Amino acid sequence: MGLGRFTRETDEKPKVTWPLLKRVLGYARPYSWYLAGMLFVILATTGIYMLSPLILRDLIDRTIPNRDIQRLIWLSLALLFLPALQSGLSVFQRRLNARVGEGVIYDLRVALFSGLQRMSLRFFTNTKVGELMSRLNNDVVGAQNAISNTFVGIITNLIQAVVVFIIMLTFEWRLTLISIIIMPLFIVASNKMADRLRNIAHQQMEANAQMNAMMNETLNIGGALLVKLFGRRQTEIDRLSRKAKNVADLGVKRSYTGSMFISIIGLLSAVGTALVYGLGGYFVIQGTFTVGTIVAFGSYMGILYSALQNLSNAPVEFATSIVSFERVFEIIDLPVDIPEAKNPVVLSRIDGEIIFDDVTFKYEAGDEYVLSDVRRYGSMDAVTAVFSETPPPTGESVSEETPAHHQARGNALEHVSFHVKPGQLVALVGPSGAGKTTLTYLIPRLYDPTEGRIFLDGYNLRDISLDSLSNLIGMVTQETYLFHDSIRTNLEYARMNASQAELEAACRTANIHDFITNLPDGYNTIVGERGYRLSGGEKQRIALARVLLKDPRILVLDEATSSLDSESEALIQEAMKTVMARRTSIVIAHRLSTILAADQILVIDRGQVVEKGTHEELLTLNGLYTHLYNTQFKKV
Ligand SMILES: Nc1ncnc2c1ncn2[C@@H]1O[C@H](COP(=O)(O)OP(=O)(O)OP(=O)(O)O)[C@@H](O)[C@H]1O
Repeated sequence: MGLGRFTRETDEKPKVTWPLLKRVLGYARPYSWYLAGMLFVILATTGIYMLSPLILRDLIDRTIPNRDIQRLIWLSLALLFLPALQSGLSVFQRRLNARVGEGVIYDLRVALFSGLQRMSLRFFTNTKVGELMSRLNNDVVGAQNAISNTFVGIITNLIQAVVVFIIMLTFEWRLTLISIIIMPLFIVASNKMADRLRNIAHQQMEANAQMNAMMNETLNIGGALLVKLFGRRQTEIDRLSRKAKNVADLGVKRSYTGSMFISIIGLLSAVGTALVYGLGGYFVIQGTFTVGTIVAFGSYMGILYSALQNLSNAPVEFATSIVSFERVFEIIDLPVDIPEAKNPVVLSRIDGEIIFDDVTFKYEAGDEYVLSDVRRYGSMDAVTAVFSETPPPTGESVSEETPAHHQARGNALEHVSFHVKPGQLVALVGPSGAGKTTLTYLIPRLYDPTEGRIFLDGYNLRDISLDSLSNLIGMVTQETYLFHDSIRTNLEYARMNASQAELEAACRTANIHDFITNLPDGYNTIVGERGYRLSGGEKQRIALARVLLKDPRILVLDEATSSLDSESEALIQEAMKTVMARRTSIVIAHRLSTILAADQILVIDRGQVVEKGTHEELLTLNGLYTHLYNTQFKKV
């Protein structure tokens, strides 16, 4: 993607508004005692800082001309002692600072992660993990910088500038006025640079996030496998090189712009210094004031300029850090598209009756749920729809509409109505892309219907508390996801306090216990990311054991399509039968045995329930079901 488009979008000035600032400061509030401690140390160090030039003046104007040895010893000791004290205090200040900084990182990270936990599946399918990682890592650190460095820096320098300015005025007001003649130039220069640096910083963050996202995509096990299978090593290296080059170029641009800024400020300071020493020297020659005064004045001026320099840089740094805060807030503020009801119904026991009442659903939702960056990059990573490869059957009940029409219409489900009695087994069949998975996703509220309602035991799903809903419904998806951890931990994910006996019982029922006990570490065997060290059939059985431990009243199951050897197949069939017993089960069926056992078969085509009934009833219709049965199920 060209940088041009990117720059245009970030050209608008990020506004450091008062509400935003208040919100940022809110994150500093829990650390106000630490900040107060820091303020105290800053005042103390500033005081000490101001003493040294006075000692210099005394040495030059009084002690040395008067040959006062005793005073000389005392003043020299003071010149040693004061910086030592100052160093001690600054170590203390750093410690306080680190506490605040790390504390803010912690708070932001937890807030961000908690915010992400509330997000729906829609959000995660639309977002790149790398993007989120970047916000959890880089932006969080960038944001704390605003508080623990920039904010503290501004206060330190402000105090120093004010104190030193007052001292200088009391010393010699004319010279003081000359020394601040360059102030307006300082302000103009820093304003100009602030804008530039802020834009570069924003671009840098985006570029980093893009690079992270890309790395994440190709380095996770699925991506790595794809790269290897398609021999795309070089393509990926080139892709990364381009992104890394962008990051590097922006880094150079930032440091170049930053140093240019420092040089300009340095030059302006030199103008001030030259003026003050020139005029000050003249006054000394005229006998208006002493050499000691001008030396001390020079030191104070050094302090003033460095404080002003830091202050002029501070808005740049602050605005840069604010960008990080904004990126963090952007996620924290995302609206939740699967909201909890105001007074949610908590259900602990249910019969398991499910009613779909004229449900229509489409995946695309309002833009606000998707990160702005996702929208920005969306075009290049748009979801590619997968459509049925099954030739359209010639049955009456099948519409003439092509998959392309279906896509254009955008509804993944249309006017779906059905009724599942408690304990029934419902089989969903239909061509690929018909909407079976989508339908099952609506039951545990991974998505909400766009129109129509779904009832569980007479309660609208939207009124049931999300926690109780997830306790009542167990879902086994086609692809079993296992954490990179032991089998035990993966199983316990379903029930944290499960005893060994319970784990074993579930695994026995799922026909996987014997296999696990034969592993080198038994239940403590670590499974790789996504459980790659286990075979497909083994993973499925572990997934079944996991759902058994959860013991949900309603089971949603996507039968694996991958063909397994007959022994493995038999083991899974048996396990599934036990898992489904005494529960309401909705199964995306790929096996004849399942559809034969079903109390009700729903035939889905292009988002609609086109046929409904038992196997025998449907066969008499001679429609899509008959076609599917003849072409797919009969053979299995
Ligand atoms: N996250 C998504 N965003 C947009 N469209 C989607 C999304 N997921 C699925 N779709 C589309 O919705 C339609 C239904 O998909 P679904 O996965 O429900 O089909 P399916 O019947 O389960 O297919 P299969 O048997 O191949 O798994 C398809 O056209 C698909 O491309």
